[in-house]
Amino acid sequence: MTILPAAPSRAAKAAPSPAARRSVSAPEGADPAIVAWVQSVADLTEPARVQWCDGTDAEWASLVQTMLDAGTIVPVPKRPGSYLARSNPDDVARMEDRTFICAEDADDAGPTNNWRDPQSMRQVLGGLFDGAMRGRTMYVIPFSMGPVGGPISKLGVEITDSPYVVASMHVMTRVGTPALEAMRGTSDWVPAVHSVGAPLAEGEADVAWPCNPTRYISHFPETREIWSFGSAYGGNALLAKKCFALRIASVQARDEGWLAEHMLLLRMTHDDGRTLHLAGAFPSACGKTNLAMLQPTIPGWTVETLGDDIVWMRPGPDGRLWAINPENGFFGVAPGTSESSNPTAMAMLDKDTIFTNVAMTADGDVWWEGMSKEAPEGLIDWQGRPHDPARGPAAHPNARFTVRADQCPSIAPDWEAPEGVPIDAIVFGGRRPTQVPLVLQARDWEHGVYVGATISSQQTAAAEGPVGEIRRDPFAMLPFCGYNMGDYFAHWVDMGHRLGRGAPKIFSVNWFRRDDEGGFLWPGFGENARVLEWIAGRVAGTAAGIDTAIGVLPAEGALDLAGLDLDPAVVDELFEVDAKAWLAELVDVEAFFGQFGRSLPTGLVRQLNHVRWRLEQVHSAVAA
Ligand SMILES: Nc1nc2c(ncn2[C@@H]2O[C@H](COP(=O)(O)OP(=O)(O)OP(=O)(O)O)[C@@H](O)[C@H]2O)c(=O)[nH]1
Ligand SMILES: O=C([O-])CC(=O)C(=O)O
Ligand SMILES: [Mn+2]
Repeated sequence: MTILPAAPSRAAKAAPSPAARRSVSAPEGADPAIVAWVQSVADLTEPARVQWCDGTDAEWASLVQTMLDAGTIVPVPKRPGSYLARSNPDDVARMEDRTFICAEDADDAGPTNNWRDPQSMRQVLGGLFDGAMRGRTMYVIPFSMGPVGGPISKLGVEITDSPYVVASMHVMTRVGTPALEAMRGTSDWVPAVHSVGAPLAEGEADVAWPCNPTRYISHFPETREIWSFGSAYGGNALLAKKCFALRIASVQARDEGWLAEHMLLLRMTHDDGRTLHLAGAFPSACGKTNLAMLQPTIPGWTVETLGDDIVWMRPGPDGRLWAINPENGFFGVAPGTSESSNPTAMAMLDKDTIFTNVAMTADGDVWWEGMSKEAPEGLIDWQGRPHDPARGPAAHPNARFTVRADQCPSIAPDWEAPEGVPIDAIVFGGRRPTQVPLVLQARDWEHGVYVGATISSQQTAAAEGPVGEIRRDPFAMLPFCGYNMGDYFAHWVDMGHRLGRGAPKIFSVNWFRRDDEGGFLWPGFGENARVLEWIAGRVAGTAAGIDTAIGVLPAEGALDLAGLDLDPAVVDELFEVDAKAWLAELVDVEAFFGQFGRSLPTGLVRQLNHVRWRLEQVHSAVAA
């Protein structure tokens, strides 16, 4: 029976045998512990070749050639340096039911994660990875999350047999020799192994998108390891992203006193000098990228993008929370992106972009639902067939673009500042067609943690599963927290105590409230700047609010709605607090909290009881 090799020696003293060093032919100066670990993975997976990635343009060019030859990508003639990848139709999104947290103690994974015993998982994976890379190239990708050497940054090495993953990692992380050199003599790097699980027999022809119907996306929080098998898609395979930067990093953050979050990061400034640094957590496909690239419709304001998916935050010497975006690019949702919804993203995608599962036009451009009102004639759908609307959309609903951050026209000039930016406001949001108001402010930090812990949202195509169903997605981290979510809530409560007066203010937003015909009540996108302006005003102490049972709402006239031409009834609806509906929701919140048992911080119970008491007052007043 094969089991996985042990986690790499963290002491960097495991000098490999001379034979081993020859066999994986590591670059000069690679840390011996890394070389020994790479050797152990090569011994297990038996690749035909091993290639250490240096992150250069020459390497990029050769990856592109390899993928063109294999049919994994085709050029997009209308956009220089751009390519379209069509995945296997069965490999199109994150798979939450195949994602595992293998902590020694099931309690450490908590009730919201799929727990597996690490020993038995090592056995299962050992069998799957045994010979899994036969006939393929094993790529070794040293990478840094955050600028190499930065005080909030972290290092890792991903091993993969997918050139698509290597190319995507080139865009999404800082790959190459500087990262490898930074790992010399330190044990603080995360080992991550990925295989598409499709070994090639001698002379066997490859397919365009190799993958395996058996899938495991496995995390070992104690040893900080990631092993992913079978899928080549996004968050299942680019292991630096969800697997490391959220699941493993959240565990590191708990142990080291910081926060690893599923958030966008932006700065909004006014000509008169007002500035707001904001981090926002919305579940997958609920508007982070769009908000991060927003073009304000109200005069005087500018938004600069700092990040669109992941934020790492640490208390700084000044007692404030300092944040970086650890990524190097954007892996964004294509459908819905258009000149009217997100002109910044459209400009960013003009060149040097990898598109996955979008449609192609007859004249060699990409297309997706929402890019234009009418689908152009002669479309080829995401599976490479002539588009037939009877078979579904032309682009897959989770079609994505992969593009470097520095290609974004609104990227902040200091987006790579190693120390990050000081956070003024944290925003939580979800997709709620009813009940949840456009914006509210939490009364204090603990109430804010309650607001984050009780986010719920309609499910989207970003993960396999029923689209549209409402589920609780605390902090937009339900699929991404690497440990017991009850302990995670407690970590957030503690962070507030530690930050005290330096703590950011906390808000919730909902752009997705709908009318009876199913249309959105709020215009959204660039108009969301109006909400951010109110948030900036609350942080500065200049904008008026009214305290309600569920939090502080904008006072009459405090939110600038000039020129929007909204029906007053619509405005009322956007801010209505339906006590009966909220009381019903609290039953669900209580049941959700109940599963955490003793790990649920008492502060959240206190908040729940307070909100319920306030709602009961309103309700009995209305009833009387
Ligand atoms: N109605 C409305 N839709 C929006 C708004 N912002 C974003 N969307 C839509 O929501 C979908 C997803 O938006 P994104 O910004 O890509 O979501 P995300 O949170 O970055 O998604 P992930 O990359 O999966 O984490 C797109 O179809 C957008 O058009 C908004 O303000 N109003
Ligand atoms: O990780 C992915 O595949 C895409 C993503 O950003 C998300 O789902 O939040
Ligand atoms: Mn995301």
